[in-house]
Amino acid sequence: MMASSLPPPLAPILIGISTKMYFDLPTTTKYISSLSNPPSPISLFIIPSFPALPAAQQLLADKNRLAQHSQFCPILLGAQNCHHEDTGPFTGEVSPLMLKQLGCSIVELGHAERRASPFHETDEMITLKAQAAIRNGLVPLICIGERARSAVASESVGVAIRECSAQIKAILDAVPGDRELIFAYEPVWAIGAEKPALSYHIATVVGQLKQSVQGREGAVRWLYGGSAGPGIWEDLKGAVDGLFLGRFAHDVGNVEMILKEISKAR
Ligand SMILES: O=C[C@H](O)COP(=O)(O)O
Repeated sequence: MMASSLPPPLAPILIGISTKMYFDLPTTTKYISSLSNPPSPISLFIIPSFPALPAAQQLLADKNRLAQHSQFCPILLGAQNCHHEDTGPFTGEVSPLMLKQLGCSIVELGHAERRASPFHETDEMITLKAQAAIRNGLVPLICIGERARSAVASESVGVAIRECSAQIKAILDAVPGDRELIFAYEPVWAIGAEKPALSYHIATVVGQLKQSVQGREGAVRWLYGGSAGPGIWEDLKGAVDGLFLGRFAHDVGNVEMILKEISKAR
């Protein structure tokens, strides 16, 4: 089954929030209600748990209608995963076709928590899901990142580039070159930590990875995730196109601070 529509265009700067499985349903709806539409040129997207998607879609439709014809951008909806088939005998799985029908623009794939035990998602599985996302008019947001921080500081960038390059290559080899992709660079050791990776590490790794998509027709966006919060945008000085936020976005005040930081830096 093919979905014909293309995803809506994304603004040059992307700020994403995944609530993972932290929030229950009332907390998710309260949280989404408290988010403000971001100023241009920022696309803010929220990725709640699957059961919250219909309520989130309704809340965002109302917010986005009010923001129409203003300098504020819509808040987009995403999902945390999908199956690689659109329909079929896959009990307990979620169809990318239904995610599109529910108003999602983005689907997150291959998060470190899904590459790890007990899900053990491989690059092959993530690639099939990325193809399914694109087939259904969703932008795949593929999480990449090295598993461990190298014990030898001088080797940490090389280790990261080696592991991430393999994850990226699997996707680039399999999806049409003219479709938009988002890669979220999330060193596994920086997820759920006290502090993000050092800006130097992020900027050097992402700078190097960008070379692997040079000349690709479809836009590729690079986000940083892993204990990201206020302050990091300024430190990264344009090394990435956006941030993928987890726990530090639970306080909406932090999201507002990051949006202000971005506006100030422009
Ligand atoms: O999906 C988001 C990332 O895994 C970051 O999560 P975190 O900021 O809570 O470490």
